[in-house]
Amino acid sequence: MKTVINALDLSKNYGDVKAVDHVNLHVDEGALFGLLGPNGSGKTTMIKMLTGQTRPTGGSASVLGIDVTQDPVGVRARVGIIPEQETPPSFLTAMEYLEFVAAVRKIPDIQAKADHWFDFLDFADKKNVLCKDLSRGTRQKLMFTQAFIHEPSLALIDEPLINFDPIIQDLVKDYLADYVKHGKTIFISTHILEVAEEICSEFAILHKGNLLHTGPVAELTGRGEHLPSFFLSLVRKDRHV
Ligand SMILES: Nc1ncnc2c1ncn2[C@@H]1O[C@H](COP(=O)(O)OP(=O)(O)OP(=O)(O)O)[C@@H](O)[C@H]1O
Repeated sequence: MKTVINALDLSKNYGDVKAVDHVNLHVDEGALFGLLGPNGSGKTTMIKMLTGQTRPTGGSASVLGIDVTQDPVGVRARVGIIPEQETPPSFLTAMEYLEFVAAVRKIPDIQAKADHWFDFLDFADKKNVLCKDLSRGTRQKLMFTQAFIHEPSLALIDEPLINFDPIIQDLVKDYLADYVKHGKTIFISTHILEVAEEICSEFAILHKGNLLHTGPVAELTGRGEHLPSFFLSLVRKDRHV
C-alpha cells in the first residue's frame, strides 16, 4: 500500500508553545483518516504543515512523495485543501471564484464542473451572488467545491461538516465515504466523534501536540468500543498525567 502522508518527528513551536511535538504519522492511499483532538491540541497546525502553509520547526513530512518544506507550492498544487474557517474572496461571485481557482489550478471545462457542484450542493441560485453576501453555510459549500472540483488524489479538510445543515452534512458524509473507494485519500480534522466513527477508516488522537493513539476504527469497534468514549477516557487520563 502506498503511503501518501508520512510525518517523521514533525514539530511546530510557536515561541514556548509546542503546538505539535515530535509527531510520527503515516496515512496510506485510500484511507479516510480522521485527526481528532481537543481545542488547541494541534490539529490545524498539523494540516497547515502538511499543506505547506506553515513551516515545521522540526522533523519532516512528505505528502504525495513531495517534501512539504522543500516544495510547499508543489504540495498545494497537488492536493485539495479546505483550511479552518476560510472564506472565499468577498469581491468575487461564487462562479467567479471557481473560475479563478480553475485558472490557478489549470482545470478544464470549469463551467460544466461548477454547474454539477452547484446542483449537487444545492446552491445554483447563488452562483452569481458576491461571496460577501453568501450565508456561512453557502460559503462553506463553495470552499468544499473548490477543494474537490479537480478531484485531487488527496484532500485535507479542517472540519468538513462545519456550518452545513443536516441534509448537506448527510450528502457530504456520503460523498467523502464514496470518494476514498476509488483509491483517493482524505485527511480530515473534526470534533464530531460520531461522524469520525461512522466514516473514517483510520484515526489519530492528538492532545497538547502529542499523538496519544493511531489506528484503524474497525480495530476499536471490533472489540465493542466506541470512538467517543475511547477518545474521552484517553484524553481525560492524559490531562491528569
Ligand atoms: N499562529 C500562531 N501563533 C501562536 N500560537 C499559535 C498559532 N497557531 C496556533 N497556535 C497555538 O498552537 C496550539 C495548537 O493550535 P491549533 O490551532 O493547531 O489547535 P487545534 O487542535 O486546531 O484547535 P481547535 O480544535 O480549537 O481548532 C494552541 O496552543 C494555539 O494557541
